[in-house]
Amino acid sequence: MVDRGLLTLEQLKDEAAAGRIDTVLIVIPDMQGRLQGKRLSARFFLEEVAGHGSEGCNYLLAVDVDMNTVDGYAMSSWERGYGDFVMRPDLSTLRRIPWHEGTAMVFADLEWGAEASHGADVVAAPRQILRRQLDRLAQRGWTAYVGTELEFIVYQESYEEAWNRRYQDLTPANQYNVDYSVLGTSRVEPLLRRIRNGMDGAGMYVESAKGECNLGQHEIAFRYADALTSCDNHALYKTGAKEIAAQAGMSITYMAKPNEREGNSCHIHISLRSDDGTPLLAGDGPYGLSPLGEHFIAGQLACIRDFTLLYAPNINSYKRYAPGSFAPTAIKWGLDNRTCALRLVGHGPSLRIENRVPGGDVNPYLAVAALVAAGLHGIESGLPLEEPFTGNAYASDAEQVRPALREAYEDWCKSSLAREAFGDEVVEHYANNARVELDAYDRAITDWELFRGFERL
Ligand SMILES: NC(=O)CC[C@H](N)C(=O)O
Repeated sequence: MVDRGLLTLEQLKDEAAAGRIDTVLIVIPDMQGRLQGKRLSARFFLEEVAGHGSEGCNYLLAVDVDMNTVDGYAMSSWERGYGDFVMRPDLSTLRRIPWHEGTAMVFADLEWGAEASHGADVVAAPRQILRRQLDRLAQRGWTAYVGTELEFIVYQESYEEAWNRRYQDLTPANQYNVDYSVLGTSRVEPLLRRIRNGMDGAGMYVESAKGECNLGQHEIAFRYADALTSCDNHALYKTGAKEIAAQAGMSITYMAKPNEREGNSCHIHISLRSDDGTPLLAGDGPYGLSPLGEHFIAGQLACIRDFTLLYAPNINSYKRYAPGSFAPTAIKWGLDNRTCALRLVGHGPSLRIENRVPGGDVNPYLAVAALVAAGLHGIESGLPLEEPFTGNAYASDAEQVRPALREAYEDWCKSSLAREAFGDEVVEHYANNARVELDAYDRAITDWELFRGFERL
């Protein structure tokens, strides 16, 4: 069998005994979908952590992107003493990390460690939020299959150089549009190949890579998998690609809209299967859909505004939704129509719905949890499906994708659908996250304001 990078505990023991692995990263995805955690010695991991877990400060789910402690979180605060939670390794995710010497990695689930609530799930943790929605599917004997498609832009400068230049005047890895260009992508191939092969060696199934429209923009595609595996892979790939770029003295951004050209998307494909592998969205109805498939898509449309905060979590996410940019503006579904927010693709067993709203800055665990909750809402309510949109949805008078984080935040706060699907604690937690971001933005004086006003106003 080909070694795809995943490791059993036994294999890790052998690798550690032979001196080939000496370090194990234990990681959790945070509110932004970033990996946070610790580097453990392989010995300590094998002797203690694999069986008992490791601790991390519970502020990891209550800080802003800059790791500032901020107010407003019920589960974590100065008043509560910023104690620990337990990172419980999910050993099915144990794998090699080939771009770091002698290193393996394992994802962890979060539990409370304090006596009173020992072993209870940390319900606001992204991996736990997704697991809860997947459990709702499992109760029906269903599994969600997901593929995420991340675009990114490569720059010749290192991250440090980019920071020192305040992200101005950077050199994109391509100086012209390299969408599908073999010549253009060949110029960046030394880096892209390292990333693809690195991910393959970490147990992921790389399908392909292609150039995109913005200068230096590329996309690497991975094979779909069950929802949790795809989200773990997404989080690992995103961190790993940045690490490999940094090793090459370059930088990569997944920001939704790093400049005024095309943004970075993260289209998410989703389908359902029953326990015996039968595809559930496909059927003999119109457009190759089953009645369940119709309800599933109707649920996506019905919930898109309520759940936009989980698809587009940052101030910058909303700048992507520009007409004619291949990022959606119209809340419509269509048959292989890239101008709509939802695009039906594939046939028979491969039939799936693509949500084009998320950008490269999305937290995949939260977005996929939202897709599942939206589909279940459509199914449980038996929602009828409107006709697919044909033509140019940019030119339609359809309901529009939310224009800014504030509107998405307001929709989220007042959404009874969100409270039913995720519970009050999760709704409050991510509302606070959005509030913190909005407040920080409102305080910031931007370059745009200075250039507009310093001399001329
Ligand atoms: N491949 C594409 O369809 C381009 C997507 C576009 N870059 C976006 O931000 O949505």
